[in-house]
Amino acid sequence: MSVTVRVPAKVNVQLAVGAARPDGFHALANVFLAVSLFDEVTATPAATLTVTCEGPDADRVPLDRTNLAARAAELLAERAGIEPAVHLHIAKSIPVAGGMAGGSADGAAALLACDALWGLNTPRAELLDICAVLGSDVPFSLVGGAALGTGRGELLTPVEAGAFHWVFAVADGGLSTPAVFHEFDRLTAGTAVPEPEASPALLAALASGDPDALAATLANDLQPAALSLRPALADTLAAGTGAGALAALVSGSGPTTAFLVRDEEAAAKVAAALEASGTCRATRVASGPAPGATVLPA
Ligand SMILES: C[C@](O)(CO)[C@H](O)COP(=O)(O)OP(=O)(O)OC[C@H]1O[C@@H](n2ccc(N)nc2=O)[C@H](O)[C@@H]1O
Ligand SMILES: Nc1ncnc2c1ncn2[C@@H]1O[C@H](COP(=O)(O)OP(=O)(O)OP(=O)(O)O)[C@@H](O)[C@H]1O
Repeated sequence: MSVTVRVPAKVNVQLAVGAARPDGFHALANVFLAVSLFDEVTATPAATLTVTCEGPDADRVPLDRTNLAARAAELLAERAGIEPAVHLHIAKSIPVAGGMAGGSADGAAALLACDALWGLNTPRAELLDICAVLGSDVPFSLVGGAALGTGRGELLTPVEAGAFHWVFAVADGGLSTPAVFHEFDRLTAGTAVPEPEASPALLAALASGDPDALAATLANDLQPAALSLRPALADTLAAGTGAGALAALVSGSGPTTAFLVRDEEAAAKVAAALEASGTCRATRVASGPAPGATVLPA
């Protein structure tokens, strides 16, 4: 018997970043939108905890205990007082180290898959606590849809969202999330960093489903830091807006870039132009909100 869980990537439609806290994390007002790029994690009984991964970027995914899927299985087993006797197979479609919470997604998916495989029926609130231990983005991967994350991003309040179409441009290589936050600190040193707050105009635009309104309010405070570490991303952003995207921004800590488009037709046009521009490695078309981690029927 095995259990497979499907889990979405995310884009941050607003990422407001405050000053570094004493614990090193930054206070955030993080408006997450889950989008229809999915990883699948399959949990199968095994003698010991093992991880395998397939997909175009599989060689960049660690297969040891640092994999967030493995850590999720260990934490859940420890809590239940059992051995993590499971094989986890990751079918990876979400860009690796791309700012789309791919590792976080696998952590949330493995947690849900092991909970079902081991028949634990762990209460949702406890699963969310384990997610928060795994990483700031992990609770949202479990929940999906659209949500405001406060604290370091782990404290979630669901928000309303209409349907939106996106194109994502995958960059060569990844960006380290801590390195991007450090660059944010360097760029903002000596300035008063305001308390992060969700924008009422952005939340209204998200709820309305109006892509023009959302395009006017998208904001990512990590974008200058990501561009500072990877200046060529400016060319990708310009190529997408030049091709008719309503708005362009870096996804989370990058280096994936996200392009909001009016409809599927515009998505195909912008994706083709981005591919022809030579400013990215590949493109992906998706829409959101997408559901959070879900057990697939056997
Ligand atoms: C950039 C985002 O993806 C936006 O959703 C997240 O804030 C990052 O979430 P994540 O990858 O789950 O991050 P974590 O695994 O919790 O933290 C990794 C590292 O990112 C930095 N970090 C992360 C979250 C946060 N609120 N402040 C931070 O400064 C810290 O250096 C931390 O050591
Ligand atoms: N299951 C996993 N899939 C991908 N990377 C993983 C996984 N588990 C651990 N990692 C490690 O985490 C690093 C960041 O990968 P990930 O794909 O989660 O980045 P990200 O999408 O930028 O994250 P975020 O958007 O949450 O900041 C990788 O370089 C890899 O070393």
